Amino acid sequence: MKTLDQVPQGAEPALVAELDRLAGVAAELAQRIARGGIDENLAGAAGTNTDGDAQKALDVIADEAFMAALREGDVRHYASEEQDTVVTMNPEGQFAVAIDPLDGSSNIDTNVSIGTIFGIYPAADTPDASFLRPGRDLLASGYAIFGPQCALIVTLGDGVLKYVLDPQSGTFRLLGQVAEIAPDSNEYAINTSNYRHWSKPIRAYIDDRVAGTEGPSGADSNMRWIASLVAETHRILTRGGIFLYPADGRQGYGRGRLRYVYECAPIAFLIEQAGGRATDGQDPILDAVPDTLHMRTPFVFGSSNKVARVATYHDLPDEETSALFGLRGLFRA
Ligand SMILES: O=P(O)(O)OC[C@H]1O[C@](O)(COP(=O)(O)O)[C@@H](O)[C@@H]1O
Ligand SMILES: [Mg+2]
Ligand SMILES: [Mg+2]
Repeated sequence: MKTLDQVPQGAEPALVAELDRLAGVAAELAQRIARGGIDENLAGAAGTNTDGDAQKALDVIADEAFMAALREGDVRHYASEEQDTVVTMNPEGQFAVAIDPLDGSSNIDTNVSIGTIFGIYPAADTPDASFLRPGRDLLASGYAIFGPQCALIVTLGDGVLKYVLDPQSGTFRLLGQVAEIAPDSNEYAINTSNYRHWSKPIRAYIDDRVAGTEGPSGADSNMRWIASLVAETHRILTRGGIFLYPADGRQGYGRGRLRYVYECAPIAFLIEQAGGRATDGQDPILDAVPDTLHMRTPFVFGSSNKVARVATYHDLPDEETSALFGLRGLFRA
């Protein structure tokens, strides 16, 4: 071990070795990001990925850095947002790594938190079998967040651990277990500029949150939208809340924006390990089976009671989701 100062208790050494490799790249990226604009323009255009997203220089730099480091290890299959298809590395490797090398790319040049999301599965015989499976099969998942401080949040299926990068030594110091996410919170995160494109249940849910003490929830709310999934996850792990990226009516958004294999499943695994809930609006994300590598899914996660409440809006009769909040015969939150 080079970069993590302590091994998670009871963890399998081979798995910890891969976590350490990921941590090593995250520590290097943190340094490079901190010098952004001095030596290189990390936000410069660098092409288009398979999903049609414009790639920034840092998307490509991060992908290449993780690929190079993981090639040295026990990884058979590598699935990245930035690669059209699965990359086969060590044919004998026992792990399959799914990765969003750089999450929140629209924030690279705004000095707002960005990150890396990863999930580690036991490798299967074929690339498809390694990744087109329920998130519940994950052995480990986590993210690095590059913000005012660089932190690494990891689960190996037994609670969630928090490491913070010590910039002096370049090692991640274990701070301990992350506390359980509060089941209730008054903060929600959603990109409300898409309001007119949402389904009726999502509109009704947000209408009721906006109505505050004058609506059926009987409580005022606060809203946040950072446009970095890692940063929203970090806030929710720290103080609770709910995140929604639902399906909407825009072209290409019929299943929302976020990708199952390397964004939603790893985050959902972490969130459940921290006592929260993660769904597609109705059903648990971790039980879904993706049919393609870059499949999108609607994604709702965070404080368990709040996430459960969103599902109930999908069961309301049409008249209720069409009604103004004052007319909705809803339960109080
Ligand atoms: O710009 P929008 O539509 O609000 O989307 C923001 C979402 O897109 C993302 O940036 C997508 O991730 P990438 O940057 O890895 O493509 C999420 O981090 C974030 O939650
Ligand atoms: Mg992303
Ligand atoms: Mg990305």
